[in-house]
Amino acid sequence: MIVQVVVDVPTGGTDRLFDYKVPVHLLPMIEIGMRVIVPFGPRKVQGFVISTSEETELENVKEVEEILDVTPVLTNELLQLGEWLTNSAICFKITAYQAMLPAALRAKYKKEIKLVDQNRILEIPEELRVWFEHRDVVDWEEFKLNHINLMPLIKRAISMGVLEAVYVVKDKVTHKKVKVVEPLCREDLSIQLMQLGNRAAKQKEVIEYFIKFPTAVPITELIEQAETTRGTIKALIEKNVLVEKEIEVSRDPYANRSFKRTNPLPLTRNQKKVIEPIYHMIENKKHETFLIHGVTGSGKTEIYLQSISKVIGQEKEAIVLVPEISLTPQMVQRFKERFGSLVAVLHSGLSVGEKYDEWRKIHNGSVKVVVGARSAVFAPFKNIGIIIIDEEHEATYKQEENPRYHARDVAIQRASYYKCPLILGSATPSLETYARAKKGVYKLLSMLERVNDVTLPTVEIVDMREELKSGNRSMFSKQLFDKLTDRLSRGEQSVLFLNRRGYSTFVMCRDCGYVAECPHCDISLTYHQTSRLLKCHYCGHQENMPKTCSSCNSEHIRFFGSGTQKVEEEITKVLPGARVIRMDVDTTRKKGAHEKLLTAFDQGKADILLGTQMIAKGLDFPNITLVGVLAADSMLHLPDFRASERTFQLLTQVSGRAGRHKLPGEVVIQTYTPEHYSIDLVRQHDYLAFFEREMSVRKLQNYPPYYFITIVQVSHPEIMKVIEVTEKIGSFLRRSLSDKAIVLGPVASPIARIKDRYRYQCMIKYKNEPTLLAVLKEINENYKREIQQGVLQVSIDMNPYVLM
Ligand SMILES: Nc1ncnc2c1ncn2[C@@H]1O[C@H](COP(=O)(O)OP(=O)(O)OP(=O)(O)O)[C@@H](O)[C@H]1O
Ligand SMILES: [Zn+2]
Ligand SMILES: [Zn+2]
Repeated sequence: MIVQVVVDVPTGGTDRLFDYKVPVHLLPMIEIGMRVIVPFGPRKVQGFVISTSEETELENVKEVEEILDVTPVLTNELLQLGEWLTNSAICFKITAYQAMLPAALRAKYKKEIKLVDQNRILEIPEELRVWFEHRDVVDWEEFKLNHINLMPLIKRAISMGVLEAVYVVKDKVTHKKVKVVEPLCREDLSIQLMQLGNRAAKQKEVIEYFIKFPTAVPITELIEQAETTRGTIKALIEKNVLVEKEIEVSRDPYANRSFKRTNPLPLTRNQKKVIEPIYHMIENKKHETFLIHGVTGSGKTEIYLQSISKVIGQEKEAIVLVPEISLTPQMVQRFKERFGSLVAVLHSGLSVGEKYDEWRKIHNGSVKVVVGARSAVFAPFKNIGIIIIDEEHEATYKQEENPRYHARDVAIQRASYYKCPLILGSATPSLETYARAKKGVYKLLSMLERVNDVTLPTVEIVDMREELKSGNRSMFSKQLFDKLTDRLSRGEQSVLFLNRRGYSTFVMCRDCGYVAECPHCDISLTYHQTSRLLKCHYCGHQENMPKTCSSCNSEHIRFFGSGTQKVEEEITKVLPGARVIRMDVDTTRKKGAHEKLLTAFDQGKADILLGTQMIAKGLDFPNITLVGVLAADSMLHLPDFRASERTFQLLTQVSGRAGRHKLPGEVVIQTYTPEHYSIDLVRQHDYLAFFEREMSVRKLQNYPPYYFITIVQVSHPEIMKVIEVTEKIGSFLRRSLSDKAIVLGPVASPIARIKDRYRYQCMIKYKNEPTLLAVLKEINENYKREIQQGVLQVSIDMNPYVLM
C-alpha cells in the first residue's frame, strides 16, 4: 500500500503530498489522519497521512518509518477543513493541519551533529575538533547559540563525510502518571493483619485502612487518609502485602473545584422568542447562522446553555468559543455548573500537558461540550450539534499568524458540514456581521432589554478639558470622585476601567519633548515600575531608566501616562479608606491569580476593582453599581479604520458591568472628545444608531463591510530592498487585478520597523476579485527563493484585524 503524506517542512517546494510505501508490519495499523514519521532527504520528519492508494508512479519510494498514533488525530472532516484553510488563508498544508492540534502533538525536532568515526577526528578542521574530543554527538543548538561562525566549517566537514547531521524526532506527548499502592491480595489482608503481631502497630493501621477501602490509592493520599508515613508503606511493600504501580491519570485543571449543579432557568418571553428558531434548526438538523444581538445582561448565556442541553439530548456535541477564557473564569463556571464533567476547557492559561489532556477528552468522546478560546474551533468532535461564538466582535477570533484564519469562518465551514446551527452572540456585533444579518445572510435575533426588567445603567460623559479648565488636575473628574465616595459610604462596589492600549507609561523629556524609543523598533518604550526598566513590547529590548535626556542632556526626563499602578496610587491618596483590587497583566501572571482576585471581589473583600481590558466583559456581580472609565479616547486615535468601532464596543461592554441585578447602575465616562459619536452613542445605548453612522463612514472610505481588504506586507533589514519589492508587488497587483480593485501603497506600515526590520505594505480594497487568490499565490511563488533564505518576508493577510 502507498500513502500520501504531508510532511512537516513548511516551505513552498514541499507543500504537496509525498508518496510513501507502507511496510508490511505497519499495514494493519495505518489509517488516514494519523501522524507518521517518514524519511525526507537526509532527515526524518513528522507528517500526516492524507490518503492512500494501491500504486505509485514514482520509483524508489521510501518507506514509512513509524506510526505515532493509535487512532487518527484528524478526522475526514478535519482533513477537508485543512484543505479549505490552506486555500482561503494562503498557508502551507502542514501549517493548517498543525493548527488544529494541541501543541503536544506537534513534532519537535532535535538536530544533532554526529562524528561519523572517532578514528577520523583529525580530518575535522582544528577549531571544530575540540567539540568532539570526548563525545560523538553535539547538539546543534549549542553551535547555533554561540558559535555561528563555525557553520561554514561544519558544512565542509559534512560534505567531507566526517560529520553528519542527524535529525531526531521527539514526540512531545506525555501522559501524566501517579504512583499508587494497592493490596497485593485483598483476601489475605485479614490473615496478614493477624500475622503482624503487636510490634507493627503502624503497619496494622494501614492494613486496616485497606480492609475498609480495598482499592488503589495514590501514595500521598494514603499518607493523609491513613495518617501514616512513607516508611510504613515501604515496609509493607517489602513484605509483599502492598504493591506499588504507576497509573495514567488525566490532568484536570479544575479537579479541586466543586461546582454546584444549576438547573435551567424558566426563560423570559424574550428569551423564548429567540430560542425557538434555534431549537427548530437543531430538531430539523439544518445549518443556519444566527446572530443574537442582545444587550449586556439580556440573558444570552442562558440561551447558549439551554440550546446546548437540547444538543446533548440528541447525543451530539457543542463547541463554545469565548474570547481568551482564562480571562473569564465566571463563564467557565456557568458551563461547569450546568454540565459538570461533560465540559472540557481549552485556553492559553493551561500547560501543554493540561491542554493535551483536555483535547484527549474531546477526541475520545468522554466530554460533550468544549468551552475555549479561538483554536477550540478545531475541537475534534465527530458529531457537532451546535457551535456558539460569544462576543463575536472580538478581534482575538482572528489569528494573527499563519494560518491567518478567523474562527467565525472556520465555524461556518464546520457547522454547514454537520448541518447544525452556528450562533454568534454580542451586545455590539461587528459591523460585518450585523450588515450580513441585515441582508439576511445570517438570521438576526434581537434581545434589546435586560432580563427581568432590570434597566440599563445611566451613562454620564465627562469632558476632561473642562475639568482641567476648572483647575482639577487629578485623574478623577469631580463627578467620578463624588460617585466613588458615595459607593464607599453605601458599601456598594465600583469598577474602574483603564484601557491599556495606547495608554501605557512612556518616558518624555519635559524640556525638549524627546520620547525614549526602542533602538530596534519604531515604537516608544514602556516604563515598568516594578523593575524600573524601560521595555519594548514588540521585541523585548530593555534598558535602564535614563537619568538625563539623550537628546538635550536635561535632567527633566520623566515617565508619563497613567498605568494601572499609578491609578492605584492615586486612589490610595484621594480615597484612603478604599480597598482596591488591581487586575492587569502584572497581577494576574501567576496561574489562578485571575480567579482568586475575582472571587475576593465577589466576596466583598474590596470596594473597587481596577483593571484593563480583562475586566471589560463577562463579569456578573450583583453589587457593582458604578463603572468609571478613565480615558475613553485612548483607543480612538489608533491608526486603524476600526478604531471607532472598537471604542464603542469596549465602552458598551464595560458599562454593561453596572447594575445587572437589583441595584441600579451608573456609568461615568471621562474623555477629551465627548462629541465623538462612538462615545456619545454609548450614553444612549444605541447600537443601531452607531451602526448606521459608522456604516456611512466606511462607505465613504471604501472600507469593510463595503469592501474587503487584504494587506501584503514586506519586511527586510534594508529599507531600499523593502521599498523596491513592495513597489514591484504594488504594480503587479495593479496589473493583475480588475480595474474595480483599489490598490494603495506602497506605504510604510503603521509601525515602520520592528526588530530592525523595515516594514512596507500595499493594501487592496475589493468587492469581487475571483483571481485574487491566484494572484496572491503568484506573489508568494515569485519571492519563494528569497523568502526561504530567510531574509525577506512577505506576509499576506486577508481581512486583517490588527493593523500595525
Ligand atoms: N430566564 C432567566 N430568569 C432569571 N434570571 C436570568 C434568566 N436569564 C438570565 N438570567 C440572569 O440574568 C443575568 C444576565 O444574564 P446573562 O449573563 O446570561 O446575560 P448576557 O446577555 O450573557 O450578558 P453579557 O453579554 O453582559 O455578559 C445573569 O445573572 C443570569 O443568571
Ligand atoms: Zn523593540
Ligand atoms: Zn531633552
